[in-house]
Amino acid sequence: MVEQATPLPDFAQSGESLEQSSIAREPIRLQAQQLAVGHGQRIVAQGIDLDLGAGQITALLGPNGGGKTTLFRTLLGLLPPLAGALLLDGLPLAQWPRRQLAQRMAYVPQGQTHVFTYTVLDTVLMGRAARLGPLAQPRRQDRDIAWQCLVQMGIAALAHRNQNEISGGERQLALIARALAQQPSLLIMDEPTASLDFGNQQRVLDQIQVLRNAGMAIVLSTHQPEHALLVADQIALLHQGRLIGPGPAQAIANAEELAQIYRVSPAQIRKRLGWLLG
Ligand SMILES: Nc1ncnc2c1ncn2[C@@H]1O[C@H](COP(=O)(O)OP(=O)(O)OP(=O)(O)O)[C@@H](O)[C@H]1O
Repeated sequence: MVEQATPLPDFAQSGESLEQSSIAREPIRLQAQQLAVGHGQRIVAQGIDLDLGAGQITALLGPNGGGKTTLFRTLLGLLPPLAGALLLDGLPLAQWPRRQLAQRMAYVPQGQTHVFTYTVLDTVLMGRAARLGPLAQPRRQDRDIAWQCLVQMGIAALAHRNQNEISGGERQLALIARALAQQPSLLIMDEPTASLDFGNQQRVLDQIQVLRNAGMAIVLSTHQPEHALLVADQIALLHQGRLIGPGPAQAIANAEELAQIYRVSPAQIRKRLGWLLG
């Protein structure tokens, strides 16, 4: 059966985009000082220094199991630091109320399915929870913002579909829309382009730059160094328990370093990425 087009609310048809919308982003600064991250007593990476601020895209590269997700979950306050300091706007992260953290930072996790069956629109509306009172229902404005985020990610037609009955790539776009609906100042994205087709990869990379230009701080991980080289203002490599960088993209992600972390030759890196390596 051919699917019926989903009717859009008026504003969605107006073509207004997120950066033109009323979404306000306060400046933000997240600093890690000699941070150690890990699980239980097991340290995955240590000695990490980071200074993440508004209007900046930071890309994190590293091999499978290198600790990228562990670092992200620590930066978000979901895992406790095992050593060092983590400061949000100068105040230890642990001292921030959970709700205020959710208003400042949003997370796009690696693609996941859920036990509960929500529509795509309801999933995106959940991003508004941090902005509502404890028992408050979403208001018209919250629905408008959720729709706007769906339009921005090009998935408004999926709004009423069950999020467990859409493709992995579509679900990935829905997770990004949910994070945008949170109106964060800092957006942490764990492999945001994984499982997306070429066009959607490009659209997500474009959106990331639009958000950066609108003043958001963005940190993303990727297994595609070319994506980092295309959009990042700074790159960091997480390898063997240490963070190299962040620093200027082409200085950090050079053929020799990339060859080491991915266990290939510099010539293989140059063959694939030469035009981007500078
Ligand atoms: N919940 C957990 N409990 C204990 N160890 C974990 C847990 N999650 C991950 N690890 C371990 O921590 C290390 C880092 O894993 P992490 O998921 O942070 O790596 P990653 O760089 O995000 O990997 P990938 O690129 O494959 O997604 C790995 O050795 C992994 O086995």
